[in-house]
Amino acid sequence: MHLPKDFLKRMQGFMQEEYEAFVETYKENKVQGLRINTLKISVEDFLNFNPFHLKHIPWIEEGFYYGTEDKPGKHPYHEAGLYYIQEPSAMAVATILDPKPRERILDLCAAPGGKSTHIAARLKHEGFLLSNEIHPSRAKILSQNIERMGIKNCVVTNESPERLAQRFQNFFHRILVDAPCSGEGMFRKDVEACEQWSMEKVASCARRQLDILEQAVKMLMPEGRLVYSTCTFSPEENEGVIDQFLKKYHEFSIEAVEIYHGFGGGKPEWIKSENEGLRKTIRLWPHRIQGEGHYIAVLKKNDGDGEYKIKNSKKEIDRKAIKDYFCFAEEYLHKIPEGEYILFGEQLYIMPKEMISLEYLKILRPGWHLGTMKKNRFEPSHAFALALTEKEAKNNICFSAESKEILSYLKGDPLSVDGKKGWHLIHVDGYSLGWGKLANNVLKNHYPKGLRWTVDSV
Ligand SMILES: C[S@@+](CC[C@H](N)C(=O)[O-])C[C@H]1O[C@@H](n2cnc3c(N)ncnc32)[C@H](O)[C@@H]1O
Repeated sequence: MHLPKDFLKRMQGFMQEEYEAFVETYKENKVQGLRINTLKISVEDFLNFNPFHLKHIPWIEEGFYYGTEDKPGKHPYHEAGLYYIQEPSAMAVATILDPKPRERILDLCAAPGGKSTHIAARLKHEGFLLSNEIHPSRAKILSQNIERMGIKNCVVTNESPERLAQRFQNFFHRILVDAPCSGEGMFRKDVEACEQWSMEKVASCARRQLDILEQAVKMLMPEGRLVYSTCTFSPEENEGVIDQFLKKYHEFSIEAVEIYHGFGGGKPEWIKSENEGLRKTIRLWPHRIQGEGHYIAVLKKNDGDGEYKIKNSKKEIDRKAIKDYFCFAEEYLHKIPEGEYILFGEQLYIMPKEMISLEYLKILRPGWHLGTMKKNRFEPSHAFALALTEKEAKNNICFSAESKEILSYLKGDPLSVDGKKGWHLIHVDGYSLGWGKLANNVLKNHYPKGLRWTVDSV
């Protein structure tokens, strides 16, 4: 691979005796990882029937390297949201953010959703995650990943940090700014980042990163935790941004957190800063660990302008308007889901109770999507299926991952199945995958058209 000459020269200057080991890593293949989605399955249960060649990633309990011969992105378990394919170093970030159930969390630069889906797993459906992405097409992918992973308490927005900051002052317990960056740490994975690299790009990224952090500050509660991360080595975008930030926001300090022993510390000398606290920030190096390059800083807000008072201006839904949904839920579920029901046109959702009203925001997903209120009937959604378990549904049909039926289901074909007329939750080895509607022993396939497997995807 052709690494930019100026980049190499700079890295040599920074790394000195470690430089040789560092450049050697570019001759090696990138490492690949998957993170088990503990919202749907425990690590232990997954390992009991895992079909891949997995090796544990030492800094993350639910993270594993998979073999070069494995194709986890093309397996029914992927479609059932049992894991998320994620670069191993990136898995450290949500662990360090350390979200706790019942907290309000913002992931400000969230697409495609690696860290958001990890945060949601840590929240265990309790509390509230706002996943935001500024670019519309990337926000759609984020929203699909939130759905696939069976997340119920997440709102997906497509907003700028400035507009969000106008609505959520002092609101969040923890905020992640996984900032857009020059991507030096991903050159093995992302050829485009390598081709587009320049010192101008580094400088413009650093300016944008500081702008984004300045908006994040407004949305964080006093005593809240702000985690800043990049996948680049350039000190201007890492220690440099944090140094400038701390000079402006005196109420923030760098927190030291417990980390895996193979990670390194920040380098204040690379930006000629006297702030020794920058050593408490974290650098992940590809020649020291099996993972790509990353930088993580944990910041604590020590005081602030007071706590957010939640003004609940949301309107109660008229339950009569969704009576067909309640008929569906009574007929097909053992227990009707609780929460704040909202209608977005004819789409029915349960919105996380901590979410403020939806006005003036570009929202892609206002919570757990349950389905569509059609004329005199309710049609359940894919997101509804993916967040339900076998125990919650009255009618279940389960196929094994190896069966020809599961392939037919994922391709969208109808299936011959004996059983009761009506809606059935379809599972792969006990984990929900979608809906089917049975009549006269023929299962009409409700696996979404856009997700169906084609001959090429098998
Ligand atoms: C490093 S990526 C995020 C990766 C994501 N956190 C994950 O784990 O999957 C940075 C994201 O920031 C978005 N972004 C770009 N410019 C932005 C801006 N000015 N404000 C906020 N986000 C921005 C990019 O579109 C990109 O999706």
